[in-house]
Amino acid sequence: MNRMIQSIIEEARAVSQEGHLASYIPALANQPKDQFAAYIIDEQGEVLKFGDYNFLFTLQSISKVMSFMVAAEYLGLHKVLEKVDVEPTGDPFNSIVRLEVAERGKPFNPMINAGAITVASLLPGNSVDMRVQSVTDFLSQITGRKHFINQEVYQSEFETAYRNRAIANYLKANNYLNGTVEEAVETYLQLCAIEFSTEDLAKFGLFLASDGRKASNNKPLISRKTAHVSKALMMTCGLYNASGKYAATVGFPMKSGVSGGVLCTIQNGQIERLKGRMGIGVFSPMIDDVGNSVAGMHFLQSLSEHYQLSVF
Ligand SMILES: NC(=O)CC[C@H](N)C(=O)O
Repeated sequence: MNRMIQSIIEEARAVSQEGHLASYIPALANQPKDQFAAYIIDEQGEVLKFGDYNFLFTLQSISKVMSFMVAAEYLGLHKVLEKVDVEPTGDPFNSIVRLEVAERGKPFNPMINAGAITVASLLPGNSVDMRVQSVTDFLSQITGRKHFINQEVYQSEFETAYRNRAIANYLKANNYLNGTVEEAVETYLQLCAIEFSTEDLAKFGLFLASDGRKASNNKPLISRKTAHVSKALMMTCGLYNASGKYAATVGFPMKSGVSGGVLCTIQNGQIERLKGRMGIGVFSPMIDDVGNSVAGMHFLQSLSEHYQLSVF
């Protein structure tokens, strides 16, 4: 247990009570409020781990960057970018407003719900199950284990997904969805309910830091270009309408989800005995009004400051 990082965690845990659970998805209101876990891995396979790093939570919006990679590899990046842009919005993740005012209703980026629902409809396969499996299979290649859908969280969100259905209907009306509205919504919501641990997130972060190569055999699973675009999207749009603030205060690509997880990728740095490319996974379920983990972001800010991890 590293003393420096432990004290950063204690400080972060103390502020977590300022947040709240994402109870707009009823099942997420049952998450363990006090939980804090973090896992850091470097390219040599050295790790630092804190708390219950094997605890499983649902990816929620973190899945958006993963499904984007699968769609980009399957269809070609340029084809996906015909359907979704790479511009930050500064709006909440579930905002509808720009779908009507922006030209032709094209979603601004794949990290907001409109973009992610579009991407979900472009995944390989001709059924919801096949599309979801294309993403879970991809994830398994990186984490080395099987990933399942949390059915309770999925059902709970499915029954209350009024806004996401509204967004999907707008997208369909403007010809951005492949297949039916319901298929796109179901696929998107199942992807959000994939279970992951902080250890899995850290491995995924390292995979991105390695430009899409597997740590075990250095084999590329996605193109460098897709990896670069994904990291740029995380940096500019990964933390919803707080992305600019955290680019300034943390300064490396991150993607958060409303269940309280944060995926981080570090191109080059040193954290105690870990060095070079790194991946970090953090989980703490109390979130702020924007949708980011309060303790998780506090932890990452202090870690970045102390170990000078910002790319800027
Ligand atoms: N920001 C998030 O993590 C949101 C994901 C969630 N499934 C939703 O669509 O509302």
